Amino acid sequence: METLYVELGERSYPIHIGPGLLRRLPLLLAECDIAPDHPLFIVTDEHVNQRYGSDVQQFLKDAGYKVGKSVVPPGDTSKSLHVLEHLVTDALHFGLDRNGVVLALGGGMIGDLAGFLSASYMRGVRFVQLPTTLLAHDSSVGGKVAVNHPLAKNVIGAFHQPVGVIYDTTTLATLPKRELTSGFAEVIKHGLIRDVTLLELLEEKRDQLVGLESPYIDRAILKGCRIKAEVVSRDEKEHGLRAVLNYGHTIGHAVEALADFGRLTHGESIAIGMVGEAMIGERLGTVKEDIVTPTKELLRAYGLPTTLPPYLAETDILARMYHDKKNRSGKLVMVLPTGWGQVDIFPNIPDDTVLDVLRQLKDE
Ligand SMILES: NC(=O)c1ccc[n+]([C@@H]2O[C@H](COP(=O)([O-])OP(=O)(O)OC[C@H]3O[C@@H](n4cnc5c(N)ncnc54)[C@H](O)[C@@H]3O)[C@@H](O)[C@H]2O)c1
Ligand SMILES: O=C(O)C(=O)C[C@@H](O)[C@H](O)[C@H](O)COP(=O)(O)O
Ligand SMILES: [Zn+2]
Repeated sequence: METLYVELGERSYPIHIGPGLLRRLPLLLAECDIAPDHPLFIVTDEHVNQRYGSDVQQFLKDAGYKVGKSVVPPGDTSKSLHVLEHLVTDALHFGLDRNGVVLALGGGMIGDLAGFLSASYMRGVRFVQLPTTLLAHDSSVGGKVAVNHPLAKNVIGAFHQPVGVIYDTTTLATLPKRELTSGFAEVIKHGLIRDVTLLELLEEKRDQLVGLESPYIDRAILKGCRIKAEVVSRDEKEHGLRAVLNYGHTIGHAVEALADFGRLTHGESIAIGMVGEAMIGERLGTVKEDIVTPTKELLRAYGLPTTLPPYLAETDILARMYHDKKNRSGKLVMVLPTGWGQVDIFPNIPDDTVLDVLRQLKDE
């Protein structure tokens, strides 16, 4: 097991990464000051529950914990106020009080939803992230928790850090191929924003990485989590630097919302977004070298899309981009490349450049 830390003073927490950690959950929870006198409320989705729900519940019961569970339908449409209300009902019936702890067992959808439940339930209870997707190497770290609004991603949310992340990498073996592919988009993002050595690993060891071969996949996950932990430790509430983690997301979130939170996965949407934002960077001169070609090549090598689906209109995408949380004073703010493995934050992005790029992104 490898352990990294998100350093946030009294809210610092460990990220444990390794195989078989769900079996060791009671011990790892105890290390986070969660003893059996704290009731545990598991939130998971139907797919994850089918595979891991009963085992996790049993390990915890055997260790003397009182355990409740609520299971939601899979997919981003469950990241909603409607489903949140159901969870609150279940938590109340279970008797979850402020001494209790929410366990988010699943991918990023569950992490965000259960995290927002724990941020808002009785004005805040503790929660632990138990990620089960590759993408969740990103979503489980950093305390951005939220549900979606039909018009925009993650607009109803909070910053609420977990007290621990326990990432059992054995769970990745049961991920459907499309979801594994989707997760690589955020791994690639971490390379593109901050780490040329991660980009080299991704380029050179593709077959081993998609085959989930240890130690390559472990190294990629560790590098991604380390970048995330470092950025979050320096700028927890996105006053500046943290926005770099949002590379590809201005276009990506607009596309994801317009595709009804499901026709495209989060990873697929931000893959398209990273190509579009690289193109905008080249047009605006934030980067001198050709970033678009190697970005596309890398994303395609992992089976990710690099063009817009024909059913999305450029003008609709631009309109949705105006709901993005990075914007200031009614102007688009975007994260754009400044080199291979480097990005920066740029204000006042002109609409005509965005529309031109979106048109090109569709035609290619
Ligand atoms: N908070 C953050 O910082 C952050 C970062 C990135 C993404 N996100 C959010 O994360 C969400 C996407 O997360 P995701 O890609 O993990 O999707 P997801 O949680 O919807 O999981 C994808 C699919 O895989 C299934 N699944 C999960 N684990 C499995 C396993 N081990 N075996 C078999 N099936 C499994 C799920 O049931 C689901 O059908 C989006 O809502 C996105 O906005 C948040
Ligand atoms: O943690 C962050 O900060 C990120 O931007 C990570 C993103 O991968 C993630 O999708 C996040 O949920 C997006 O945040 P949002 O503020 O754009 O909703
Ligand atoms: Zn993301």
